[in-house]
Amino acid sequence: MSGGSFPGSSKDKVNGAGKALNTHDLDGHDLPPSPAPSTPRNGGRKYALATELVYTESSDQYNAASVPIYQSATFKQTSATGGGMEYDYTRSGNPTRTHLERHLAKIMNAERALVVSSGMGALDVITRLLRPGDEVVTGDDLYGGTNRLLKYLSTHGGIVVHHVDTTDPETLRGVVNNKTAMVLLETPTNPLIKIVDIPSIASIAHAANPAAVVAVDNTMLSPLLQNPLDLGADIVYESGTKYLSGHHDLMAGVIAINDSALGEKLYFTINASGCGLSPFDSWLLLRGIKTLGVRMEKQQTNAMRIATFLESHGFKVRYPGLKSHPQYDLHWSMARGAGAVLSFETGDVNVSERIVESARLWAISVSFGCVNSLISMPCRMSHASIDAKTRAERALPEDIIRLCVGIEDPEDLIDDLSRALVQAGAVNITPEGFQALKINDSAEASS
Ligand SMILES: Cc1ncc(COP(=O)(O)O)c(C=O)c1O
Ligand SMILES: N[C@@H](CCSC[C@H](N)C(=O)O)C(=O)O
Repeated sequence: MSGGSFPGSSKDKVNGAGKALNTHDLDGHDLPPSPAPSTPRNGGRKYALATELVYTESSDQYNAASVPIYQSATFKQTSATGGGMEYDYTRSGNPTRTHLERHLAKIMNAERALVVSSGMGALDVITRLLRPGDEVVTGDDLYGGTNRLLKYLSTHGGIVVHHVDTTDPETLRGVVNNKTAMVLLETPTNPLIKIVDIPSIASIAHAANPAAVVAVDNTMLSPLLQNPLDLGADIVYESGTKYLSGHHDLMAGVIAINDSALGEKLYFTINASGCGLSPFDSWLLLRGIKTLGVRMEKQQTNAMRIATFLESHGFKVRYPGLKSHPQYDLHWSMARGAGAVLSFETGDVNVSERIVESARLWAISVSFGCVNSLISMPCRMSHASIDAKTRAERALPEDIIRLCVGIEDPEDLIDDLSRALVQAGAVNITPEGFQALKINDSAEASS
């Protein structure tokens, strides 16, 4: 900030014509007096989502095209009593973070959005709404880190956690009761790509306990493709590390809500525990969000190509863009796209391991949502924190391979995958092409 003008000070006032009152800074520059950048919702979205992703309204004093990074831990105050300042300390609030939060609230169709240091940080903030004795109902296919935090809360926090098949709302109906404080859902689930009926489950949960909070992890699809708040959820959260940022160059978590009292409770925890997103990472995330539309569009087109390729060669593929997905209709009743994460099975852990290690273009990495394509074995990597016995009880196939499709040329991706499948001995080669080994064939091949 220059010229000694502060957000919230009298110099911020705008005249009737909507133009800021002019003032001169200490260097004599004739500046509009409001340096605080913001993206006011102005009653909601004005444009289509793809436009809103790149469109921001900012009252930056220099009309900076890119929102400035307010890399400052503390803010000078006009009096010893605080002087009604909007910002005093970056843990409590920072203009770059505020701008990002308002931008996210707009694109997530939410009253308020909050940003924290990681997706797990977001879930940590949300689960601090719980009290000992509260019950949580959640899925039997969940990201490994989510499972780990819930397990910690059940062993150390007196929270009772029920893992059920959330693809069947009737199973959930049998478990929810007046002690159910939270229902925690992923859809599509990570890594089995199961679909969960958010509207049905939200109404069952709220009927059992009107105070129950339905929280949905929307990381797999991003706000571009699904809005859980519009489907009956009370809280939506995402790992901003994934599609929202898109380049694997930051960690972030996003929480969005429509209930202002709930928003205040969540903000209290963020300020009290100090997990708000840093100014620099807020700026990086803002930059990433601008390209979410083009990235996701290309990524899901590529993902459909890869899913069709694998299915046509006889592999069991899990992807909601394929008509063979058992919950295809349910998915498309809630979402505007299939996303770009898919998984497939080979029938043999050793074969799967060889495929993953034979790929060159597909990087062996955890995470997803980045512009480059990744391949992984969830049971050994992202979900290794779920013990083998629990993985078996929840029917998580040890041989499952997860593909997170990027924006590369799809022919290159298919060529690399084909070569890896052949090199790993995962397919029978015939004069017509190649076909996945049957599960029994591959068991023989590995014996
Ligand atoms: C579905 C899902 N939710 C949440 C997270 C946590 O996000 P972060 O890694 O940003 O903490 C991850 C992955 O890490 C994830 O896959
Ligand atoms: N070692 C990490 C693994 C992170 S997995 C990241 C991502 N959610 C994915 O599904 O790939 C951990 O233990 O959390």
